[in-house]
Amino acid sequence: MNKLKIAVQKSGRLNTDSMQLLKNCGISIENGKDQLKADARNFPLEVLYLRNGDIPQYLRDGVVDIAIVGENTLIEKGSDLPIIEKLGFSKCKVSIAVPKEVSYNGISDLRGKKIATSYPNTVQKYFESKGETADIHVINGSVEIAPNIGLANAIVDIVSSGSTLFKNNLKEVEVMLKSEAVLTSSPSLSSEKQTILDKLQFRIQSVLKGRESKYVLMNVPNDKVDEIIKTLPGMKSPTVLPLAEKGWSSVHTVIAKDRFWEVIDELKLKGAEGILVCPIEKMVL
Ligand SMILES: Nc1ncnc2c1ncn2[C@@H]1O[C@H](COP(=O)(O)OP(=O)(O)OP(=O)(O)O)[C@@H](O)[C@H]1O
Ligand SMILES: O=P(O)(O)OC[C@H]1O[C@H](OP(=O)(O)OP(=O)(O)O)[C@H](O)[C@@H]1O
Ligand SMILES: [Mg+2]
Repeated sequence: MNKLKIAVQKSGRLNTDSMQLLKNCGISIENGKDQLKADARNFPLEVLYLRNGDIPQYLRDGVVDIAIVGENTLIEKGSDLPIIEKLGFSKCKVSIAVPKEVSYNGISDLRGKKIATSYPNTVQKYFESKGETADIHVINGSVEIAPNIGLANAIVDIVSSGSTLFKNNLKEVEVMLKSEAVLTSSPSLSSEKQTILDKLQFRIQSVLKGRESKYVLMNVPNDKVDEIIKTLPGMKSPTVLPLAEKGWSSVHTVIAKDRFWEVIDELKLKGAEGILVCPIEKMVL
């Protein structure tokens, strides 16, 4: 049977979470250390471990069918490739930074100034969209050191916690884009491979939806059940089961993570007790 070939970063920021996502999708991969290729045991998938920055070209060449890459890499090198699914990990920004002591009032301050970056296309497009041109100096790593060694006046690089900027005496002055890991694919897939991708995507969506929510169980006095149910934002109507102790019920529901604490506080106020919160492995809707 035809297998879908997926590119995953060989090592680096995306590798662990990408492999964990496949695992959570129930796909088990025979992983010999230092292997560049591995087959899935129970799904028609072959994993190729590649450099993140090389993946857009491999997709275009048809060497791989789909991939997990940083969205910023797609913007830089693969703007012709589709984002099939945003995956919610490796979140970061691509930002302009200048030395702390330099005043910055807008992008026009960088006119005639040198900008060091590993993302020349992204920088060029951004400057063009603002009616400016950029004097770009491409470097492939340790970009943040460039202003300190007199190589550039400003940089454009990835910012997450901001600690690399801080250590290099730089400040973020403009966020050019926000990025997270995404699932992308080659521009054309055979219908057989598309069918496998649809199956994989369905599993990924179930895992991601599960991560967004918690399963909550609580004990509620029977006379408070109606009021508690009104508070709950669950998928459908909550489950209500009688407890062995007379006059009490167990109420089960699903709560979105971002509304979680707000709802829990209200439930406690309204008389819920013994609240249990469980992770959801998958949510199939
Ligand atoms: N500090 C960070 N915090 C969160 N996400 C990040 C961070 N740095 C990078 N990323 C994301 O992870 C992706 C991979 O980054 P990483 O530094 O591991 O590899 P790379 O140098 O871009 O690629 P290659 O595999 O080609 O060496 C980036 O494209 C970005 O989307
Ligand atoms: O805002 P922060 O949390 O400090 O993260 C930003 C840093 O992380 C990335 O480098 P990485 O650690 O991946 O090293 P690399 O240069 O080897 O890619 C990126 O290139 C920045 O330098
Ligand atoms: Mg990096």
